[in-house]
Amino acid sequence: MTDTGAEFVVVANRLPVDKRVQPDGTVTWKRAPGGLVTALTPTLATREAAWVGWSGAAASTSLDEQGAPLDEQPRVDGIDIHSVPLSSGEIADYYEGFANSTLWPLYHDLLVEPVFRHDWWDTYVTVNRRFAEATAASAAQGATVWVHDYQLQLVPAMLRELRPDVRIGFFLHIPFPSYELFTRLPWRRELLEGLLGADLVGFHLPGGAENFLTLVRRVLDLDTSRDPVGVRDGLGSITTGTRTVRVGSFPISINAADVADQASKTLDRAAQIRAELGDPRTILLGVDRLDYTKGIDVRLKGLEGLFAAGRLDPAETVFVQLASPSREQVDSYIAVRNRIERSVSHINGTYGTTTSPPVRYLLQPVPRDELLAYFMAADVVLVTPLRDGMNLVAKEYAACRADHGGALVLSEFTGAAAELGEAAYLLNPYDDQNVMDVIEAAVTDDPTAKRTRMAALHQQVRDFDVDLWANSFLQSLAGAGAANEEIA
Ligand SMILES: Nc1ncnc2c1ncn2[C@@H]1O[C@H](COP(=O)(O)OP(=O)(O)O)[C@@H](O)[C@H]1O
Ligand SMILES: O=P(O)(O)OC[C@H]1O[C@H](O[C@H]2O[C@H](CO)[C@@H](O)[C@H](O)[C@H]2O)[C@H](O)[C@@H](O)[C@@H]1O
Repeated sequence: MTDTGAEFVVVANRLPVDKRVQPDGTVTWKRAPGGLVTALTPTLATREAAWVGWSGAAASTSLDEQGAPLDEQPRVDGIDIHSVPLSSGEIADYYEGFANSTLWPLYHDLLVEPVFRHDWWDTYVTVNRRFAEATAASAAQGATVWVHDYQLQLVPAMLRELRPDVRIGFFLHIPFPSYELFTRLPWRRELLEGLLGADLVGFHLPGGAENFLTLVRRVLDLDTSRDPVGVRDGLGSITTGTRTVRVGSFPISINAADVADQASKTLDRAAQIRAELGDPRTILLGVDRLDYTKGIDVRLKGLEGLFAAGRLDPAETVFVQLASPSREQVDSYIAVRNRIERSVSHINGTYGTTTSPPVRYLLQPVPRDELLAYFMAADVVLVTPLRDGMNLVAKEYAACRADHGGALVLSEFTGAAAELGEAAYLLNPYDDQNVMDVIEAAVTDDPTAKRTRMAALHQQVRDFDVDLWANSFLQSLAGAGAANEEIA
């Protein structure tokens, strides 16, 4: 780290690097490929940058040969990494507990019952303070700090208290709920006040921004703008003391040109995948973290209905579900995994043969090149969440298909539907008839109509890529920060 600190600091629950501890205690850090780090790479490359986050593992008590704690502040690819240590108890109460058993289900429309526990909240406060302190220590005078997501909603106010000189942006990657849902939280005031420490609070969609403005007005009794919030434009505002907090919509995206380029190099592997799957007439594909929000069971039920009704032939159809394990200690995740695995087994037992099961299910993260080859092999990709902040899988598939092949089935309840809804095969995951009709249409529609749709999807993700997301947020933050500094 530099003596003076970094000019640009990203604060996120996850670090963009993987820590490996060898049997002899040696520690190595390697860049982890992830959406956020890819999104921010150009910005990180142009400034003295730091990233504050958690390694994903319980804090190590390992010591080096001199008995000192192992280095948790490496510099990786030009970024100063500040690893915030969490004990196993904190992981249980802050990450699995408050973040993923309270906030996650509440913000995703109560798909499972949120659990409200005061001891989890206390740990959430403690961990947010630790992140804020690590950030305060790593930022240069007047730095720009970008805090990410629901795990860290208290950090903006805590950081402003410690470092009034820095510009603070906050971006929420998941949906932001309505007044009726949010106000169930016993800590609703504290969470809103935490976010108001930022100069700019960003959401994927205008609806999330407008929910936030309504909540601040009604719960905290502050003055807010009332005009509709636009996309990357037409910010809302909140007056709090002497500062104005700006509120906006910034739909995240991907590096579409890069994805298209990488995908174009996987065509041989895509053909091989098709052959390995028995050269079926139709390959359907799902790619998700194994999460109950993603509607994996919705698409399995739709597929089973189509087989049962004779509308799709299981002998000519293969559905590949690539699932990546997630939050495996949390009960609702254990339950959805069991439901999905029962359903896969039921469909294969009923509609398959010993040599050609219609569903192929993998519960492992797949290497990037392999994933892109699957996208190139797929005739239809099924993105059927019951609720999703954005869904980058939909955008990755559209970016891959520069050849305008394939078709995207997309749930109305994803953030991505706001941009891709016109050209995708849009469905309501709560309507089982509609799920079957839309999957069938995506399989059987006229090829020319499908190509027209995919051409529009591909162009959309090329035109609105991740640089636009990062640049538009950071420009709005610079404006919001400068306006507040003038008043101060
Ligand atoms: N089984 C898998 N193997 C490898 N990568 C995966 C797998 N499942 C999902 N991913 C990747 O993880 C990311 C998921 O992002 P997104 O769809 O926005 O949902 P979320 O962030 O909620 O998991 C995408 O980049 C996707 O390609
Ligand atoms: O860190 P994990 O608990 O393993 O979870 C992975 C990430 O999941 C969530 O992703 C969200 O962000 C995506 C990009 O903006 C968006 O497309 C998707 O709809 C969201 O679900 C979570 O918000 C991240 O904090 C997690 O790291």
